[in-house]
Amino acid sequence: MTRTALTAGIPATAGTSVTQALEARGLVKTYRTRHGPIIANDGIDLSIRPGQIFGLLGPNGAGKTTLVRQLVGLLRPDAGHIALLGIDATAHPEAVPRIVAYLPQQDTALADLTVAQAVRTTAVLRGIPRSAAGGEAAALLAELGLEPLADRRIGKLSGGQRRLAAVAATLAGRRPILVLDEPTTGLDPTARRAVWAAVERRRTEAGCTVVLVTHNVLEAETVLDSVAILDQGRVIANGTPGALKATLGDAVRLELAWRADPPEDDPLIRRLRAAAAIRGRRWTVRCSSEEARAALAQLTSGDFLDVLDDFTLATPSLEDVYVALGGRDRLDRE
Ligand SMILES: Nc1ncnc2c1ncn2[C@@H]1O[C@H](COP(=O)(O)OP(=O)(O)OP(=O)(O)O)[C@@H](O)[C@H]1O
Repeated sequence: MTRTALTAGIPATAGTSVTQALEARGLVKTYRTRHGPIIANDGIDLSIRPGQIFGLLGPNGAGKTTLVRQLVGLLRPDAGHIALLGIDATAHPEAVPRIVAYLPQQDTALADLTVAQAVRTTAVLRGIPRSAAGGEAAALLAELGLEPLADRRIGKLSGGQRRLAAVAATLAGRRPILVLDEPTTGLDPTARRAVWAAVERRRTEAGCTVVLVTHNVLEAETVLDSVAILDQGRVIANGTPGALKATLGDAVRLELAWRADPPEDDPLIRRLRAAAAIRGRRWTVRCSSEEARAALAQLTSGDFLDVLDDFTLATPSLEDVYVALGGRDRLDRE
């Protein structure tokens, strides 16, 4: 990726190659609170290549938003360095808005504008000539299925509609790096698909790099080239979804749904219960494929059919990687 005219005049970091769209080294961020310090980021290193869709995955409070707020220049790291397209963003925070478009988790800034005005105004603020901004806004609204809402005030829209309008505004003005904090939360399936298609198009047609914060592991697996899993302020795994899942060998996930309580004194049930993550009548057991097959053979042989409602056997997901690494079983699989 080449540096654009947007960043001309700002010195690149010494020795930092523009082969990375984004590099973070040793990022530390601590919040001082009345109850003591909270180390939200505890020495984070990341390298994201141009054109990658890179995911940050982790449970509530893992430090994802703190990290991205530093990456987009809204929060100053206590220690560490960030380079965006080879530019030292820690030393030159003023350059960041010209490189990055950021979709925060909550965005109320545009509430008084109509959807079309918000997208058009953002495009103009990002340097698109007024004569072209209307056309760009119209194209974005069409791309995201927002045309019927073009003249509605954002503050009066439903949560999902507002989120989609905020995505449209983020995409206006064509920044080379997009940082999206849970872009599809609250969106219906059609809108979700439109967002992912738009993100993918920015990558393939404009070479954009995308940093995506998400809780949704299923969605993440389908769109991400690479992922970092955060837990308690640290990166506990980093790689392609396939490579991370391959570290689990022949592990599988067995999901059992019980219609009624299974017999407690049965040795198989005792073993499964000890290994399971239990949510009401749903048990999730992570084990070898051989153990899962043996358990299923017994469970479906007759004795348990009165109490077993349903089962699924699945190959590992990113959530399984996360759990295997010691993370809590709290990611979203909806
Ligand atoms: N302004 C703040 N003041 C004090 N503590 C904060 C502040 N913002 C975040 N924290 C704390 O820092 C930690 C990391 O929070 P952060 O919002 O970065 O996590 P997250 O991974 O984005 O979580 P979520 O998935 O819930 O959005 C948490 O323990 C949180 O309570």
